Amino acid sequence: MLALELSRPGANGVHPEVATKIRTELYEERETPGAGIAAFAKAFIPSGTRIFCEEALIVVRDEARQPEVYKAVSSLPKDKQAAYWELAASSKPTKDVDWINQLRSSYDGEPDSFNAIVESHEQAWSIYETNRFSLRYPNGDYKLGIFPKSARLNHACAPNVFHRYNPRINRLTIHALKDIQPGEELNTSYIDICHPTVVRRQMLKGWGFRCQCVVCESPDDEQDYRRKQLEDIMKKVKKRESQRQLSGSNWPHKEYERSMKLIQKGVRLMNKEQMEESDTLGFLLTLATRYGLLMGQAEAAALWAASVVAIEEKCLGEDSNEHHAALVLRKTADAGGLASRTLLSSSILA
Ligand SMILES: C[S@@+](CC[C@H](N)C(=O)[O-])C[C@H]1O[C@@H](n2cnc3c(N)ncnc32)[C@H](O)[C@@H]1O
Repeated sequence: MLALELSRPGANGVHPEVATKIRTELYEERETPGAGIAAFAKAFIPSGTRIFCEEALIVVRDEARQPEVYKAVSSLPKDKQAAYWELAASSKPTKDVDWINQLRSSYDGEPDSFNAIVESHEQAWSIYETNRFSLRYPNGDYKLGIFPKSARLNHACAPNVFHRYNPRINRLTIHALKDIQPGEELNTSYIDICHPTVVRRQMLKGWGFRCQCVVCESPDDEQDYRRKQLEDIMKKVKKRESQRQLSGSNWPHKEYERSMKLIQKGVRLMNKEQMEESDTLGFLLTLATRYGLLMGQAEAAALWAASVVAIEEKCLGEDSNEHHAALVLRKTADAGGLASRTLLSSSILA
């Protein structure tokens, strides 16, 4: 299967595996019934462990279409191309045919060869759509990339690992969200999990499977209702934060109080759902800290900020921008909100 090229250690001293089948001490890849290849813990993995991190095989623009993706793959060394072609391809062909016409206009070979070229482009595209991860950069740039080890992680709506591209080390990092027992499958989430089952399943259709994780199959209506409430809360909190940004210092105290009530409810629901991800609980607690500082709740803000630091460290590691931002937030909160106005002028919604 994967044949990754040996390279010198990266910035964080990590060697890519050389084996044809990835086998690390912490996890292994193997077939799982009905869900292709998946990753399984080989040892106990404590919460917060960086299980692995890796560089992208290809990175393309958000706007890239079939020819650009195919070109990026074809430009790779042969062993890396092989690693790409071995990945799962589950997405359906697109209805877009413009790229085929464009290819044809510059093609002067045999018709049969042209059909084969189109098929290769379609296969490259399907692999890309099935396995791509987001790369967000501090300057706001957004790209998409293929990370071959991470691409073997199957989805669950109660994930036990968290993935995020770290631009500081130019790698996708995978961290344990909870203690993981030997034999347990490592699952990340492909989507925002603050939605009820019917919405999550709809969002996952593009990957061509019906999620049957413990949350989706749970007979507990209360759990589904909590996710629905979380969907509403996250939507409202984000909308209100955008309004606050627009109003600047004119946002009334009672509006902060309303947002705080929503945030507190969201945090309670997330605790029940055992969600401790950077994107969910980390997001709400960061806002709570900022609002708390402005509302003169310095003591509570310091506690929330400490939780944010812990969440970012667990999900993203000490070398992440988010962890650094959380340390600044905590410092401000510990200082009793002296710099709270500066802090509040920035948004975490971007
Ligand atoms: C990023 S790949 C994950 C690795 C993949 N299983 C493989 O064999 O390489 C995404 C694809 O894996 C499968 N998959 C991921 N999560 C799944 C799940 N919870 N249940 C069933 N299939 C899943 C789907 O076919 C999906 O399109």
